[in-house]
Amino acid sequence: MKILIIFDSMYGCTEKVAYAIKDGFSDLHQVDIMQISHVGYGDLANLDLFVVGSPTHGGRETEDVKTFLDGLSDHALRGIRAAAFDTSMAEEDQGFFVGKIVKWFGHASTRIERLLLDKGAEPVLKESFIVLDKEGPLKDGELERATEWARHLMDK
Ligand SMILES: Cc1cc2nc3c(=O)[nH]c(=O)nc-3n(C[C@H](O)[C@H](O)[C@H](O)COP(=O)(O)O)c2cc1C
Repeated sequence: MKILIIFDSMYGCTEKVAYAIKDGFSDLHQVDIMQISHVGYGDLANLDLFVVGSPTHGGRETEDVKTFLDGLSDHALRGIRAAAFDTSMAEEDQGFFVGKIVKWFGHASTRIERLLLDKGAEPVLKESFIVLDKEGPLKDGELERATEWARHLMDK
């Protein structure tokens, strides 16, 4: 299978998750991983699985991720399975007010999932990985969970 993982990352946490996801795919697959600013639409040719990750900023994906996905033609992902992931802060790890705001805004992966579906990808799975604060670190065990999630993506 040909797999492409693309990600954006401001402080490095989403990048770490992206590489942990890559570790979950067997060497039998061709897996490419790219920072969003280096991805071109030609990199999506003949893909079997497209994985897109972003930090959550105000409940959304970053502008670069949005611009890239918006720029795909309408059926660009038809017949391609996809997965969306983000890094976010968990309500229960934050104080009352930040926790409520984080919950209210929601997760970038929900919006990325919608964008991928809109471009014809199916099925689309999504997951959030938890950071303890704005600049990280990732919560203990999240990288292992990301690797495990990648294995699960191949079964669905
Ligand atoms: C401008 C900005 C807005 C953010 N908004 C949210 C948010 O709405 N919800 C949330 O859970 N985390 C939010 N965060 C925290 C990010 O989730 C966190 O910075 C990110 O997961 C770290 O990933 P990175 O190291 O890949 O940049 C925000 C961070 C920044 C810088």
